[in-house]
Amino acid sequence: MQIGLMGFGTIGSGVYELINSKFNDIRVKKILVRGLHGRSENLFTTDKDEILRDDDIDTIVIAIGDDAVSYEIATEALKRGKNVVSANKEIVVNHLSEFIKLANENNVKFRFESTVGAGLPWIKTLCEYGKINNISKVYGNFNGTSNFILDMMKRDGIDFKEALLKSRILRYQEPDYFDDITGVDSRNKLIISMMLAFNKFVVPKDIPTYGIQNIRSLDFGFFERHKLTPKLMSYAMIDNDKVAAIVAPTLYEQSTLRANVRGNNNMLGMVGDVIGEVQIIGAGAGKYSASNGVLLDLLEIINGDDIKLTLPERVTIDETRITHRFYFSFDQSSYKIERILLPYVHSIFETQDSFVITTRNISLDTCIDLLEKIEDTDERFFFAVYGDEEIS
Ligand SMILES: NC(=O)c1ccc[n+]([C@@H]2O[C@H](COP(=O)([O-])OP(=O)(O)OC[C@H]3O[C@@H](n4cnc5c(N)ncnc54)[C@H](O)[C@@H]3O)[C@@H](O)[C@H]2O)c1
Ligand SMILES: N[C@@H](CCO)C(=O)O
Repeated sequence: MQIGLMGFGTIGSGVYELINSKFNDIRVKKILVRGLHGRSENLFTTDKDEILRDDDIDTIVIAIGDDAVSYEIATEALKRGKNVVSANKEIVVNHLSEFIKLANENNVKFRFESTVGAGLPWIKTLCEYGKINNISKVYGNFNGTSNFILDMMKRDGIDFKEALLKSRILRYQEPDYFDDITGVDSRNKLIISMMLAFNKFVVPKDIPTYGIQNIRSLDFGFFERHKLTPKLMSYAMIDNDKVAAIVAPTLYEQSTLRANVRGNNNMLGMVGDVIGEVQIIGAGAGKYSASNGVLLDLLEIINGDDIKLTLPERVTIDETRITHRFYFSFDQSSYKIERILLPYVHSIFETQDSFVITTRNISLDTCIDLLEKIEDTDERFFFAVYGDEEIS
């Protein structure tokens, strides 16, 4: 196998290292970089077309965060009869059907194992188990960076900014870290999982998505007193062809397994009608975990394993069937938020200069209406699904 490696950042350099140290039958022939900076022109180039035109290269690995260029590379490579392995998630979310068609027409493979759970065998598991099971639910703390930040804040008592910086140094973050902390990256991974598990596609903006960017140390004071642990979770379920989904911080009782998924680990879960519940836990972000995911794809292509990808059907979302309790924290000066939530209150807690309101059981639909009204007030708040019973 001869590889054209697009990108030489965290993942690109990790893939290069792994191939050279472990695989004699795979060769990286050329690497795309933004600037040569003294590197050898025998191996590096700034011209993606030089790689795409090279007939010796049979497989392209995409490890750049630039979505437009990644899309161009993927389509062009597939049309030229090259296999494509993408670490870029956005292009999978937005163009999977097109890539599947192009790959089938040109008798090559399009693979993307590292896009969810980095090196964990998640995509493969969903595809294989989906042949035997009707999968009714997928869920997980899909983002290693936010899990790491929440874990550091809880266990080491450091503040959000410091934990964010540490996750950057450890290279867990997306090229744009806002995608990690606002839930966008989790949503992308949920959408990819839904396409494989349910064969349904929901447009990203339709999935209610809340992140951890507004969490504060005072929230951790509340969690500690109530023996709760926050995790940024994604959930999707399907019942009679109706799909519900949400990405939101969720508060689990400290003793539960989900509360104890540490550091940059992901816990990825699915429920199938034959197998029941399956969970996979392991490093979900970082140079070597993601490179491991890319290598899984390359080996699968070399071995000719056949994962059959089918074209997902576009559907709208129906959130009426989910009911739960929810958590809101905001400054005491944010009286507009308090007024909006008052009819739904289960408990109110007052701390030094802030309020925590937990709601009674309400439908997710109602909660989303409340959130939209609260967002209109332009006031800062933190929102979470409250309580350790699973959303279902
Ligand atoms: N970091 C992770 O743990 C992880 C895991 C799975 C998937 N991914 C995905 O892999 C991709 C790469 O992530 P990363 O962490 O390696 O990012 P990175 O920022 O470390 O590296 C990206 C590299 O691509 C280069 N690049 C960007 N646009 C380019 C262009 N047009 N031409 C040439 N080079 C270009 C950048 O200069 C940089 O060196 C992203 O799409 C990310 O979402 C990352
Ligand atoms: N930034 C991503 C990388 C893995 O996709 C995360 O933290 O999960």
